Amino acid sequence: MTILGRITFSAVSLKRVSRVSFARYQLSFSQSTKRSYISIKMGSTDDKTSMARGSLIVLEGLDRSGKSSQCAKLLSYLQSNGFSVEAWRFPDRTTAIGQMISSYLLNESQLDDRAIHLLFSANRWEKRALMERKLKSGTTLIVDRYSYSGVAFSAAKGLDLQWCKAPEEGLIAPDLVLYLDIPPEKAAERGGYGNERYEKLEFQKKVAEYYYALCDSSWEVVDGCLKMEVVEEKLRELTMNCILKCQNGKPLVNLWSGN
Ligand SMILES: Nc1ncnc2c1ncn2[C@@H]1O[C@H](COP(=O)(O)OP(=O)(O)OP(=O)(O)O)[C@@H](O)[C@H]1O
Ligand SMILES: Cc1cn([C@H]2C[C@H](O)[C@@H](COP(=O)(O)O)O2)c(=O)[nH]c1=O
Repeated sequence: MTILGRITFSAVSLKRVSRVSFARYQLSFSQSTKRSYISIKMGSTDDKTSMARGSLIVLEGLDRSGKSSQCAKLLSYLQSNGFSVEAWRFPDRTTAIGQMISSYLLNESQLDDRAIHLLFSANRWEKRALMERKLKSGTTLIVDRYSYSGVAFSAAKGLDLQWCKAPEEGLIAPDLVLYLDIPPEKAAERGGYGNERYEKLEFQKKVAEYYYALCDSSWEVVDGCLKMEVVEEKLRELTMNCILKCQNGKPLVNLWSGN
């Protein structure tokens, strides 16, 4: 048996949980001083009826919108509630491709706009197989930036939007994109702004326009100017709903195959 995680429930969420198929899951109930939990266990990978999986949850937003802070908070919340969860980020600067990207972002090297776009995409492709294995084995991934950053930042340089999307096709589509919405001027006031290549106000304004053009049904737009704790609470709720749907067998699909 694989323990997928525990769900904090209220009277409302319990209704949803009660629809979980008992053929596929074992549910067990426990109570702590403040909260009640349902532990959901999934059959082994040999069990062909088992479709429960982890969720792919992506945080997106302008530079300094609060993504990394919120990823860390979400990770520790899910871990402390017993979920199998990992935090990822793109670019993943630990790989050989990631190091080329990092040197470009730090203005230590120069690259053609299309070449760096394809490197960012390749950096996601080199993690795709691992991502699929993790999700199918029940691990939820909280990912700091993904293909939406790839397209929004390159399109803001003037590259064609469809051209930018093409190399992303076939990557796994996120189950939920949490977009932290913040006016570029406000982001520029936050600490650490200006250290890397793209942290320039006029450029970030264009990036914001392309982000809005990419918004689809997987997106939830959250006001990134709210207090950190308020943002945190909103993200928790959206994340828990998403995790439940994936545990209920929501299929994995690929990004942008249809448009
Ligand atoms: N809701 C908030 N209100 C005020 N300050 C915030 C809020 N969220 C984050 N910050 C602060 O803004 C700064 C940037 O936050 P963070 O590093 O999480 O953003 P980011 O989106 O990951 O940035 P980048 O994309 O540039 O890596 C940090 O100093 C952080 O403490
Ligand atoms: C994934 C990705 C990112 N970018 C840009 C966005 C940011 O300006 C940097 C990454 O900075 P972080 O502090 O490590 O988040 O790179 C991009 O242009 N294309 C991409 O695919």
